[in-house]
Amino acid sequence: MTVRVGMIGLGAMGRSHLTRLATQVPGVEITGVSDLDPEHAARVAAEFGAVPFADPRDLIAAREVDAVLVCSSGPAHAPAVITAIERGKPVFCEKPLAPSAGDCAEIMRAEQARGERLVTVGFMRRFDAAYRHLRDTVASGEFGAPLIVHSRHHNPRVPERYTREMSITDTGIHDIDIVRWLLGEEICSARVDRPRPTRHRCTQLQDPLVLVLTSASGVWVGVEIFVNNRHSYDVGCEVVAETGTMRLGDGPQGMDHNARFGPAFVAELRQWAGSVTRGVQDGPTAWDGYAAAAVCDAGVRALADGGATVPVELMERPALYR
Ligand SMILES: NC(=O)c1ccc[n+]([C@@H]2O[C@H](COP(=O)([O-])OP(=O)(O)OC[C@H]3O[C@@H](n4cnc5c(N)ncnc54)[C@H](O)[C@@H]3O)[C@@H](O)[C@H]2O)c1
Ligand SMILES: O[C@H]1[C@H](O)[C@@H](O)[C@H](O)[C@@H](O)[C@H]1O
Repeated sequence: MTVRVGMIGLGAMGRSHLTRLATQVPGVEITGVSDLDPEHAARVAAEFGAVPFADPRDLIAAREVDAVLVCSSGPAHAPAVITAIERGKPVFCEKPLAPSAGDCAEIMRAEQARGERLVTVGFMRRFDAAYRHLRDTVASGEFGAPLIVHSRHHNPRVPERYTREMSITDTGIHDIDIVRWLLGEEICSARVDRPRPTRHRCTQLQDPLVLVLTSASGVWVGVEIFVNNRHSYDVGCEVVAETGTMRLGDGPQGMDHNARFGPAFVAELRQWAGSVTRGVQDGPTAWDGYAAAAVCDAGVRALADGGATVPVELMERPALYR
C-alpha cells in the first residue's frame, strides 16, 4: 500500500521532510502541500508533483490525502492536528505538539472522542542510535538506579524572532522529552538558573540558561540550553547512576539538527509511514507531546520568576495512552 501524504508548512523543516519522504522513505507519495504563502506552495507542489491547497483544512479533507504531516510553526499545530483527528486521518506533528499543555490537552480530547490514537509527535531523538544505546544501558540496570542526568543542547544561532521562552519551548523540549523517555518517568518540577549571559546573545534572550528538573523518583536533571554558541550544534547527555556513569556516544557532527539527527529523522518517518500502513500508532504519542509541554509551561513560569521551583501540573494519564 502507498501512503499518500499531505504536508502543511513548507519552511525549512517541511522542505527537509519532503525531500526525505521523496527519497528515503519507501511506500510514500506526496500528494498535497499547503503553506500560508500560496506562491511558495505552488512552487513546492510543482517540484514534488503534488496538489497545492490554499487552506490546510481542504488538504486534510482531500480524497487523495491518507495521512497528514504538520510542519508549520508551533502555534499553528493544534488546529491542523485536531482537524486531521476529526477526519480520522493519521497525523505526524513536528515538535512542539502545541506550545502549551492546554492546547495539547485539546488534542488529546479530540483523540479520545474519536476513540483511537492518530497522532505521532516528531521527537526524533528517540530514533537516534546513540540515544537508543544509552536508553538500553540505563534500562539494563547494569549500573544501578539513575541519580543525576546532565543534558546539553547548544545551537550555533537562532533567528532574531526567537523569544526568551522559546529556549525552553522550542529547544529544551527535546531534552525534556528524551529525559522522560530515558528514565521512563515523568518530571515533577522545574527551576531556571541563569549563568552569565554570552556577549553574543540576542538581547531578548537569557542565553545560556540551565533548566533544573526533578523526576518522580527524585532524579536531578540539569539541561544546559545555549542557543547562540556561534560554533556548532552540540548535543550531549550523561546519566550518573549508582555504580557507573553512562555517556551518549557521538553521532554525526555539524552545524544543525539535520547533520546530527539526519538518520533519526529518516527512521522516525519510516516508522510513521509503516504505522500508517499497519493502522497502529506506535511512535511518540499526544500524551508525550502534552507531558513535555506541561514541563515547558512550568519552565516558562520559572524563567519569569527567577529562582523559583515550579511544580509541573500534569493530569492523570487517560486510558487511551496507557
Ligand atoms: N525536530 C527538530 O529538530 C526540528 C528542527 C527544526 C524545526 N522543527 C519544528 O518544525 C516546525 C517548522 O519549523 P521550521 O524551522 O520549518 O519553521 P519555518 O518558519 O521555516 O517554516 C514554517 C512554515 O509554516 C508556514 N505556516 C505557518 N503557519 C501556517 C499555517 N497556519 N498553515 C500553513 N502553513 C503555515 C509558514 O509560512 C512557513 O513556511 C516547528 O514546529 C519547529 O519547531 C523541528
Ligand atoms: O536544536 C534545534 C533548535 O533549538 C531549533 O530552534 C529547534 O526548532 C529544533 O527543534 C532543535 O533541534
